[in-house]
Amino acid sequence: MPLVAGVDSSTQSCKVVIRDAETGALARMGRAPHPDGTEVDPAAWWQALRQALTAAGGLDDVAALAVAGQQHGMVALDAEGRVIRDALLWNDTRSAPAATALIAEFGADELARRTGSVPVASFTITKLRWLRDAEPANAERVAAVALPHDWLTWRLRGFGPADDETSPLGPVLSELTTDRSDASGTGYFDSVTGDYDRELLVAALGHDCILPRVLGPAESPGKTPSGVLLGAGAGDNAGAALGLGARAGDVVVSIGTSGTAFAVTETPVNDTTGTVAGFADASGLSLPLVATLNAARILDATARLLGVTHDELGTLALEAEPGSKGLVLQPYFEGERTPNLPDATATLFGMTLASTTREGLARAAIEGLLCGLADGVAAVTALGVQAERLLIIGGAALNPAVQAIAAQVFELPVSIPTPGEYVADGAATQAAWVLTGTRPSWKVATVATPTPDYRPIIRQQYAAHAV
Ligand SMILES: Nc1ncnc2c1ncn2[C@@H]1O[C@H](COP(=O)(O)OP(=O)(O)O)[C@@H](O)[C@H]1O
Ligand SMILES: O=C(CO)[C@@H](O)[C@H](O)COP(=O)(O)O
Repeated sequence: MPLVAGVDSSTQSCKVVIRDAETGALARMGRAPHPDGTEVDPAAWWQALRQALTAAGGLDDVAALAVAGQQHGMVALDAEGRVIRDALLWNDTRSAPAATALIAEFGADELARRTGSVPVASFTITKLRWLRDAEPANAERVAAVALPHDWLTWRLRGFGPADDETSPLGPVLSELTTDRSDASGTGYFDSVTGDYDRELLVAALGHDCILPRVLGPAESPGKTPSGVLLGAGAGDNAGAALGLGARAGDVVVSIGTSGTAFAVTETPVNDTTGTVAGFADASGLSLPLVATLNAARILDATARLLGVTHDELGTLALEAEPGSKGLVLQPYFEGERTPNLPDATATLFGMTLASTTREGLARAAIEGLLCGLADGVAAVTALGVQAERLLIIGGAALNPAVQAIAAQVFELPVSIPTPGEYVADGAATQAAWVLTGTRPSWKVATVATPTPDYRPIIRQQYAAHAV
């Protein structure tokens, strides 16, 4: 059977999976790192994608490919198809005042009604407003705005600046494409009507510009110059939902650079408080989602501080008792998005001689991480979303202590799917879908279902320090 490739161009790295289009069997994988920082030259993503494809054995025997990627990043292009400035990523909070200004101008209810979400600093629209105000000369040059997966798909088709040898087809901006899921994170797209809201775009950027054409789930933007058929691609969380085959009753928690809690629903949500974003999924449905800025890196920072590996951090954490003897980490290392506290910093509460131990700190880090996500799950289910089990994915889900403590923090039964790259798998699913005309239903195995062990003390202590 033909092979298909899926790409996850995420915050920290680019991952490629190559699978059999019919069975979904994994043939090969590749990966390459992305630079650190909350603003990145998209050229680094293009280079990492090409490196990861090479590491995965290349595309010579691959029939179709799709790219999923980190949401919201602002890729501003000039009329010659050049990137105007480094892309501002979803976790760059400098546009928080722009979010406040847009909400003051239009009203939170009106923005939620028109776009499904009330924007925070992560959303592309706020980054465009920041550009207009902070770098007016750059804003004036903007001829098109794309998201990371849109831009990479365009580059794969052979488009790009005229003087770049990897873009033989040149700077044809009207050939930019996106999909509903990623467009729904811009803040100027209505996923119910499928239309861009140009009034909001102009209010943010100061003028109209080319936006990528929005493709349906099984629509192709075209081929690579060597003839590989391309899928529409997706935002990474929608990609993960597709890769997992998430169905009614599933709530997915992803613990990567970002923390997210989301579900696939038939009906769109409309949360005027701004806690739950009313995103679209990659199959034609909706994807209500809560995101935190702080997730796996909470554990990276704590492990670094304690001078241990991730596994050792987990072992230490399981040696402390639930609730860490009152030690609570409010883990807002990078500010926070949910709750919306872009300038917050992390704080450790409840330090006593008894609680201030290496074991307690390791556990408090995992408990703080999971409590933020439990609040996210609660916000999604409070909107009436059906929740029967939690699927936990992402880099930190690999940690046995995260799995065990999740069963103490979440009230829902927890399932850990086989460790894998579910965002890239979702993109590979899109590639198979566009190739065969039928959405594949590849099997996803579960490796762990930790015994439910709910300990209310953990969330009670965390809630007591809520800002
Ligand atoms: N065993 C582990 N325990 C805890 N964290 C881990 C473990 N393995 C990887 N990670 C963390 O997971 C993160 C990467 O997760 P990933 O889902 O690939 O992120 P992203 O897709 O956002 O780039 C890194 O911060 C990494 O340190
Ligand atoms: O901002 C969001 C969702 O709204 C993040 O989920 C980004 O999409 C980044 O994803 P990762 O790189 O952490 O997977």
